[in-house]
Amino acid sequence: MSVSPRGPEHIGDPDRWGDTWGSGRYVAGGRCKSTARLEGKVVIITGANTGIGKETARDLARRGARVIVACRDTAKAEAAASEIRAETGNQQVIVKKLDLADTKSIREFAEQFLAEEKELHILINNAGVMLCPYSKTADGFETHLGVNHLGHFLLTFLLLERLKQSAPARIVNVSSLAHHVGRIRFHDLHGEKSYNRGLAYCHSKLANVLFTRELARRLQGTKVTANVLHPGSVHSDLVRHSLLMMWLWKLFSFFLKTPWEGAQTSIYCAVAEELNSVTGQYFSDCRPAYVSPRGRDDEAAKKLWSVSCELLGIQWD
Ligand SMILES: NC(=O)c1ccc[n+]([C@@H]2O[C@H](COP(=O)([O-])OP(=O)(O)OC[C@H]3O[C@@H](n4cnc5c(N)ncnc54)[C@H](OP(=O)(O)O)[C@@H]3O)[C@@H](O)[C@H]2O)c1
Repeated sequence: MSVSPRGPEHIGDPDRWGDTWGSGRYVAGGRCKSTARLEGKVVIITGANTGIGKETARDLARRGARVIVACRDTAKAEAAASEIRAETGNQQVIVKKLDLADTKSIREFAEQFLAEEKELHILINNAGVMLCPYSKTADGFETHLGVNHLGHFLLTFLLLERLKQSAPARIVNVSSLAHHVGRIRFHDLHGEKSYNRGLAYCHSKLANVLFTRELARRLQGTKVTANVLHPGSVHSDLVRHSLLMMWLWKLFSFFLKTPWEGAQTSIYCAVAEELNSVTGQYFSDCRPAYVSPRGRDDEAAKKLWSVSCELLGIQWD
């Protein structure tokens, strides 16, 4: 596979490398310059009560979208939503309960959404956990794999028909630069034989990249696009499970992006006009970025797809 040429002029070809690794605050920045309006558009953002998700919700609400804030803690989500409503004047910022660590909750969320909303134009799979001590979700999946990958995989499956009916529509998956270190360990997906919480996060973020690649391939011709991104290194609560990382994040906070800066690439992937027909790409700093060779492994992407379907008990052809 070709490693060059590079650069934003290659937007649209997922097999070309981009020209950035993705950065912290003072390396490259990256702002979404689109002024697109979203009146009449319906958006779901998972994990939008805080961090990057909240800033993404704030921006899309300002553009006039109906924003569904899908969160596990509805009290925290309501506080964020009422702040966004007050600041943007957009009253269509709505809180719904969604716990990605429980497939029952994901199914209930999707069922309620499909009953209440006629359209869905943008799905932003943003929520995530990092550095969790070994634990399992309600369905017995290792937590990083379960929340970061399988939860969003199931959510996307359940909402896909509504996205297709509402097309043009976009799916935006929030991954990480950490996917470069990840591997899909099919022989030990749930980390039962060996577990490292840092690597478990990286594996789940590689799963986000592979999921997007295969999803985009399957969605060719539907006017539903799927892209994936690294938001940069962002000062947020993501490192809350590690005292050491919390301390390091505080110490180096000056070099980290703010959540608003971190949200720019999500916003770009959700609204930028030049991405109308771009799919299957990986972005950072609002530009195409380097994807690891493992993130371009089509065989692994296909295998992960079928294993995910098996684990979730779904048929997604
Ligand atoms: N921060 C960075 O430097 C960085 C770098 C690369 C990639 N990312 C990615 O960016 C995304 C957003 O991260 P962030 O930095 O904004 O972190 P954050 O502030 O910790 O936000 C994570 C969000 O995910 C939610 N969440 C966690 N478990 C959930 C579950 N079981 N069900 C539903 N929601 C759940 C959290 O809800 P609660 O508030 O209830 O916990 C929170 O709203 C993540 O996918 C992360 O991997 C971040």
